Amino acid sequence: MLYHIRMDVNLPPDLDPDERADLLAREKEYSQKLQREGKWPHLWRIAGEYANFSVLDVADHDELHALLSGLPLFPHMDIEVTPLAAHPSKIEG
Ligand SMILES: O=C(O)C[C@H]1C=CC(=O)O1
Repeated sequence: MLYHIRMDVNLPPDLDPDERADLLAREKEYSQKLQREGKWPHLWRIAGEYANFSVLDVADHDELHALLSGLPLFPHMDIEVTPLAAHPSKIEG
């Protein structure tokens, strides 16, 4: 199943710089592993914002929830999920 996700990142301004660097490194590693596994086929920065649009490809709502709640940045994000269904006018390819 495909899901369109918007993630807005809100890191505390007073976060310790070493903790921030560690958090971002772990987030990058986590997201790149999921990209390599084909579960995160699209990851786009929203221009001008600390936010992204993503498409995730997972089995069901439960896998989606597990994947999102495992994000190292999860406690610092607002996440909006839109489930995607097939469009009848879409051509093949
Ligand atoms: O920077 C972000 O948009 C948040 C997050 C999503 C993937 C990743 O590596 O960081």
